[in-house]
Amino acid sequence: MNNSIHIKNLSFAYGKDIILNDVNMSFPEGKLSVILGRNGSGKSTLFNIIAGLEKKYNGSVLIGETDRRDWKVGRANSLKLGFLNQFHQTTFPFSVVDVILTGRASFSRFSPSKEDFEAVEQILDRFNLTHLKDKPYTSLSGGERQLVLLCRVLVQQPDLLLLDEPTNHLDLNYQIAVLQTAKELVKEGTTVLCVMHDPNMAYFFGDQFYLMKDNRLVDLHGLEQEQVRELLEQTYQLPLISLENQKKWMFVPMLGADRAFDTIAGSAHNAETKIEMNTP
Ligand SMILES: Nc1ncnc2c1ncn2[C@@H]1O[C@H](COP(=O)(O)OP(=O)(O)OP(=O)(O)O)[C@@H](O)[C@H]1O
Repeated sequence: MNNSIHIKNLSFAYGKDIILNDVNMSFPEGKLSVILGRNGSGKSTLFNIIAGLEKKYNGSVLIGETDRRDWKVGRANSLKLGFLNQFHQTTFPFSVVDVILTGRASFSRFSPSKEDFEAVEQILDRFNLTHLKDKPYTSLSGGERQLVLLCRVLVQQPDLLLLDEPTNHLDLNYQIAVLQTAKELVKEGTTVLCVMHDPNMAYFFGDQFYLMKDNRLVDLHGLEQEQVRELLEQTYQLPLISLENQKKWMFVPMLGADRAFDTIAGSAHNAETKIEMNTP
């Protein structure tokens, strides 16, 4: 089954607040597509719509050729969608193993088998988290919780994976481990959509890049690095310097810029000059 995503004339509002305004975009199958954008720009709303959690939208979302609204969850041959969203609250102290096992519910129909337990052990081992397995989820640190939730999504073996800020709370080692895992899944054929805040991590690991801006999604594919830098500067209201790291694009804030906003307003973008000026 085709697991590309096609968004057509998608609009969504909370009351009078327009969040998404006639968004048209396709996310290719078997790629890691990264969505950047300011806080509150509508990225999670878009994910909630794709995941089927938000239904009051205009326009259509197609997964493969099937409209999201016609998609029946739980059919034996249906596509599996994994969604790591930003907020997960629980007050009940389930053990880590039990939290991850809930990700296998569609396999086990709530009666976990030996394979389900093995899958949980494997994913814990993959992230060196076995020592946490019997701990109550509520006693974990923020980063440990994030990793457990990620394990819970990955253990579903999704065909389509939505990751909303998967590196939240994670140290650098785990940020890389999580994004490398996403890349490995892509190699195995999973379609991954990932909201990220760090453009450098995005360009290091992503295949396709999009920017949520002015209630629309901008496809950054085909733009030159300097065009992307300008768009990011406008979006984040920060002067940036374009660099390369191992042939991947980087965008670094121009620090020492008490004149940060002046620099953008005056559109003076000679990075070399600015670096010299800021060197003691
Ligand atoms: N349930 C809700 N009711 C009303 N407004 C909401 C609701 N959920 C989100 N919003 C608003 O919709 C806008 C988009 O929110 P959304 O969570 O999609 O942004 P985001 O791009 O994911 O932000 P962030 O990067 O901070 O996670 C925000 O202004 C937010 O305040």
